[in-house]
Amino acid sequence: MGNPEAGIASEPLSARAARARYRRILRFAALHLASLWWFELVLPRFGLNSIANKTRTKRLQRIARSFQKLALDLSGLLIKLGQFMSTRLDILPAEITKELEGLQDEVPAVDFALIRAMAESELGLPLEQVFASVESTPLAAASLGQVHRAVLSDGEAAELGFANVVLKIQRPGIDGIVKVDLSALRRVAGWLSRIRLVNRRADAPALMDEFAATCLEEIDYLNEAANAERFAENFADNPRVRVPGVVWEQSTRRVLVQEDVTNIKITDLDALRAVGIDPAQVADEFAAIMFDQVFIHGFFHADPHPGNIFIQPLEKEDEFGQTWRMTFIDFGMMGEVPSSLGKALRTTVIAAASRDGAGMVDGMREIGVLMPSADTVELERALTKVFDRFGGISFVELQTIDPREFKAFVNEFSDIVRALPFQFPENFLLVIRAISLTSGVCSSVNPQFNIWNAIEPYSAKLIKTEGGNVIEAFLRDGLTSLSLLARLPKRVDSLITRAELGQLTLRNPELEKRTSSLARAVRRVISAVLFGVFFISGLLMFPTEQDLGTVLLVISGVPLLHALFADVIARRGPLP
Ligand SMILES: Nc1ncnc2c1ncn2[C@@H]1O[C@H](COP(=O)(O)OP(=O)(O)OP(=O)(O)O)[C@@H](O)[C@H]1O
Repeated sequence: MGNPEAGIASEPLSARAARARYRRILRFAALHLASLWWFELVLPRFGLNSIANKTRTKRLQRIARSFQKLALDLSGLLIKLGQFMSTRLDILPAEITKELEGLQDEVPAVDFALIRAMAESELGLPLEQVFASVESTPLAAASLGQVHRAVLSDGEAAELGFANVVLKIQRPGIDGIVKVDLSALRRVAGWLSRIRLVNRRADAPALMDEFAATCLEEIDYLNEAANAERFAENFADNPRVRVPGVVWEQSTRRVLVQEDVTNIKITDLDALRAVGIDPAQVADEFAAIMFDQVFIHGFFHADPHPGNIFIQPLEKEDEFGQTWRMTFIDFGMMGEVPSSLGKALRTTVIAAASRDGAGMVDGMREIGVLMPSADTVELERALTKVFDRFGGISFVELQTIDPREFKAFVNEFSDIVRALPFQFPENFLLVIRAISLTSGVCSSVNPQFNIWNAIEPYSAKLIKTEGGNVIEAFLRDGLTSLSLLARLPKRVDSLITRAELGQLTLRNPELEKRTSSLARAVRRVISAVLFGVFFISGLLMFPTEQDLGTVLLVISGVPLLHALFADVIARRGPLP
């Protein structure tokens, strides 16, 4: 075992290694949050926004790169977190997602001897007695487990109807690692929840709880096997969708044996075209299948990244006239849409379809995205304006509108949306993730794809389900206003992403004006004491821990001066 903190340990983490790992995560978070706070809050206060703006891309890249290094070093849940963020394809700047993308394929493999030992202790038999053969070279080394190809014994293969399987075996010691990572990440979420700019927008501990619940479910492979079967049942009537069969007999909490369904990756356009499959059709079908899960089944694949979807060409047309199937794998992260949320989502889609601004606001309230206190008059007015101006035209026509008019409108609309108090209700994070990933994958498969066109048939389906007087409006006007709906999840998703990055810099000047001078004085005294302590700690630390000492001196210096001399600064005006 090399690095005692590393996540590829062959045995449970020692208490010392667990502590070191925990501290390393916290140290990383503290340093980068401090730097974000410095650049995004302190410098703008001194009128130095230009420094923050000029350096933003480079800084975020640097954070992403050092996060990637830490995640690869420690493995475990940090990889999951990185993957979680890297898949915000259409939200985060490309520089950052690119940095984090490496996490999809760079996870170091565990020696097969250790993997074999884990599998044999779970199965209670030598691998040779269970399988006809097992490949020692991994097919994939994922964050929590490692995948090896194997062949079933003849008897089992005959019974199940397939012989080639993949074994997903958990990395040794992963339980302990997940525990430590979760407690460190919970602590970081606790810090975030104390930052007003973040907690006004997102409940970081609740988001963390959701992430934790998902991760804990993911390390129980029996849960994943059950998810695969439930997913398959939901699509029993849809011959387009295929799910790998589970070999229950050989599966345990830590070993999952599934049919090997390796095929063309959904984003491998050359391979698709080579076998005569039209990528545009694949994108449309994929979106439709994902919407079915979210809006109709209420049970959806929450990690539909390109590595988890294969396209299987059929040798000849099947009885339904199809020439290919879509196979999903990796059912570890699934989302559930409780019936109340499902109804609210449908209401919103239908309201958008019938160009009903007030209905749309109601739907958003029902979803819980808008806090009950939100003053939505402006939003309602803006939505009505959107529907009036852009509602009756197709997406193609929309693109012919004068870009200046469109831009002005989008800006105005963004300001209204930004001023509203949003929150992220339970279960909603995964819905946003799934929709955002779906739109990202579809755009990679077909650059002309727009989620609006794909969602149209859904509104029709949903209207049939929900009924009501919207049908008339729907028939009269056609479905042309859904681009707005398509944009809203992105907006919310971008807020989450920015909250995750500690990047939210929204300010409320009205609120600040109302702060009394007494409160300001108290705040300054507290700041002076706090930053004074940081500054002195930095001075004391400097001779031994130069890096940390410098960081402390730098981040506490200016706020300390500000706390002590704010009046002088105010009299002289902002710094140039
Ligand atoms: N049934 C299968 N058939 C073929 N290949 C598979 C199958 N299951 C898994 N794989 C391969 O193993 C890789 C990792 O498997 P999987 O995605 O289930 O693991 P994971 O730990 O949940 O990964 P991720 O970190 O991507 O969420 C897949 O990307 C795929 O290449």
